[in-house]
Amino acid sequence: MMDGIVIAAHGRHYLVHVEGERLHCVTRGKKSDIAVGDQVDIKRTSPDQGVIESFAERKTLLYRSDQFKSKLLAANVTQLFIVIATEPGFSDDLVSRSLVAAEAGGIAASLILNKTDVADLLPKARERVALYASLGYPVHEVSAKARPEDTVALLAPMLRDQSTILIGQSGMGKSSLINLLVPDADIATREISAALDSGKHTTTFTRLYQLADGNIIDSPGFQEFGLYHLSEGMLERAFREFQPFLGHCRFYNCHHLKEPGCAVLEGVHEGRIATQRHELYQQLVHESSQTIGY
Ligand SMILES: Nc1nc2c(ncn2[C@@H]2O[C@H](COP(=O)(O)OP(=O)(O)OP(=O)(O)O)[C@@H](O)[C@H]2O)c(=O)[nH]1
Ligand SMILES: [Zn+2]
Repeated sequence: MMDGIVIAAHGRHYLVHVEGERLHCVTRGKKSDIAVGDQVDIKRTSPDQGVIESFAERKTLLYRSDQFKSKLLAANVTQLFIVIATEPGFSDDLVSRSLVAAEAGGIAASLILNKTDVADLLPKARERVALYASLGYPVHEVSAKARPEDTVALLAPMLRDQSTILIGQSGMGKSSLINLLVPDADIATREISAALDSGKHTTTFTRLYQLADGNIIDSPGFQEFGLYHLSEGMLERAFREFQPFLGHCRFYNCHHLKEPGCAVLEGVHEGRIATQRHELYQQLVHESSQTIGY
């Protein structure tokens, strides 16, 4: 048996980094409950192949879900960087959903505002990120293209001894940032695609890059971040700014939707909770009631 870490996943195929080598691994049976970042026990079955026998208890698990099933994003992540930019415009819905997923998973979250060199759009972007900063999420301004050295100087120390996942909509500059932070990232990516995708390069994978002292996980850009798996109780706690109001509603089992005497709704009314955040909460409560089969 050998210890390894899963560096890429594609269906039931996994690439596992084991003792300086990369093995193409499968799980036993039909199970596909292994995620990038998992620490696994491997049994080698050929020079470059193996079987995953078991995985270690996870410190954290990040996932998203739709009505029918959940999809593992990554295991053992310690921090989430949400990459946004001055242009193209970013989605508040996706930012907040990512923050909720991080809160629910016990993962620290920060926003990375890229393309600050696009000066005419910077004030507007700053205005929009102010909401998240006011909730206590760190916001870091960078320019991967115009100020690469400054960007590395700022971000590299934050990666030390962390397992950091970057997520972002397409076009925000996530790949540019990864290429700055991970030497030879593009070569590693090509090798991973070749190993897992028979060289077709058609699929985008979640993949993990090992740094000297930490990991970076790149997730494919996605347009939707379903959180159907989160219960109402998890949701109310995942919205940080609800905290001071929880326990002060007239009804102990208040859903904070339209109940009389709801302290959270009062908070929205007084402007202490942003309307867009409460609207997302409502939407997520709705999603959580729509699950089928789990
Ligand atoms: N002006 C400016 N452009 C940037 C910066 N960083 C990246 N870009 C550009 O933004 C575009 C998207 O960058 P990528 O790094 O490919 O973005 P991505 O988020 O990985 O996008 P996908 O590959 O579509 O997932 C490219 O044309 C980059 O050259 C920046 O700091 N400033
Ligand atoms: Zn309430």
